[in-house]
Amino acid sequence: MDKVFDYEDIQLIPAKCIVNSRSECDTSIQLGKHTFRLPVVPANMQTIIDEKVAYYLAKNNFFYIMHRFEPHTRKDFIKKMQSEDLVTSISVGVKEEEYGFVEELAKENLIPDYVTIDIAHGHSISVIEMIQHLKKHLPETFVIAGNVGTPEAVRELENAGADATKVGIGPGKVCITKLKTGFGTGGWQLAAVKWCAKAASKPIIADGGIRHHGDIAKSIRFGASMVMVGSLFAGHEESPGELVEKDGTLYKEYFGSASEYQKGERKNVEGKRMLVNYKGKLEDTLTEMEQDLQSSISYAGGKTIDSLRNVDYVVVKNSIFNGDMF
Ligand SMILES: NC(=O)C1=CN([C@@H]2O[C@H](COP(=O)(O)OP(=O)(O)OC[C@H]3O[C@@H](n4cnc5c(N)ncnc54)[C@H](OP(=O)(O)O)[C@@H]3O)[C@@H](O)[C@H]2O)C=CC1
Ligand SMILES: Nc1nc2c(ncn2[C@@H]2O[C@H](COP(=O)(O)O)[C@@H](O)[C@H]2O)c(=O)[nH]1
Repeated sequence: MDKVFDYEDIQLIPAKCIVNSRSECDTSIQLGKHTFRLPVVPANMQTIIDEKVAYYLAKNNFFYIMHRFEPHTRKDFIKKMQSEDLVTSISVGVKEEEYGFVEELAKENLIPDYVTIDIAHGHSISVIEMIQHLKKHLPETFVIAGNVGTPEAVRELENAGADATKVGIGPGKVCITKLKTGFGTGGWQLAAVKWCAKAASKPIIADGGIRHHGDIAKSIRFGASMVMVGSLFAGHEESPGELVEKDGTLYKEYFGSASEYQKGERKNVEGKRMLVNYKGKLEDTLTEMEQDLQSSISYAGGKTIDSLRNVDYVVVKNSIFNGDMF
């Protein structure tokens, strides 16, 4: 494999600007049959998204993936969204009961636009079988499968029928997989995205490790169609995590989907809980993200997301902050 690197090791090289205002730059992206305002999706985690946030995102033409941790609410959720003609996007696991759930959706004609198979180790027989089950019973649904970290995994899931794969094993802010198991793409997530994207014939979603808005442009440069973001979306007024006050400062909780807080027990724990500074309204962060990405596109010398895909870059090993963190 090539030398590895991560987000903080890369700087993209500016090309001649062809717009008079950043507002001319179009950040929209097509995934499946729909076009969304940003190539960004909030993580399908219980402290990041709930039905209210999903509704807000869908209504405002952002992509969303509802989490799978309140399984019995999923059918009603699909019905509510469909009654308003909004995009429906849910998650499933791979346990036995999920097979029956998929069959029920088909029988009741509750066809989601997007289904994400949300598993820690996506390069597995269980995920391949679930992709095949989804494609058999819900052939019109766009299936996102993950998470993976190698080209072989991307190819196998695509061959099984996945319409997109999600790349990232262990780069997340509340992840402890790398510490507990010794495995993953933590510390070289961007290189893993590049490696996987070369093998992919369908879209890739880069998942985890996004710490700054500029990392979105970098992910796209290295082959992602979209990024999944957890910690940057935690801490908002609308975020479902509990609000905590400590010494007069407000925080919101953010915990891993494989943490004991999510699981309710200390078994196979691969996630932790942290407090994130309270950030105000989600709308403001989305606006800032959109503006920053418009700016990235202008530096790339284009007007659309695609202009980011071919820009030159340099590797500046861990030095781009010149000692300045913010
Ligand atoms: N992106 C990432 O780096 C990671 C994400 N997560 C998140 O945590 C949540 C829980 O994930 P997960 O534990 O997969 O989901 P589940 O708890 O739903 O487990 C799914 C099934 O896969 C089995 N399983 C889980 N991990 C492995 C493994 N390494 N090898 C073989 N079988 C396995 C489980 O059995 P059993 O439990 O008995 O082994 C269970 O039957 C998900 O939301 C996931 O996205 C978790 C870790 C890493
Ligand atoms: N290893 C673990 N990874 C997890 C867990 N819960 C979620 N995740 C992954 O993290 C990203 C979000 O990353 P961030 O850097 O943007 O905060 C999320 O989409 C999952 O893929 C977990 O418990 N353990």
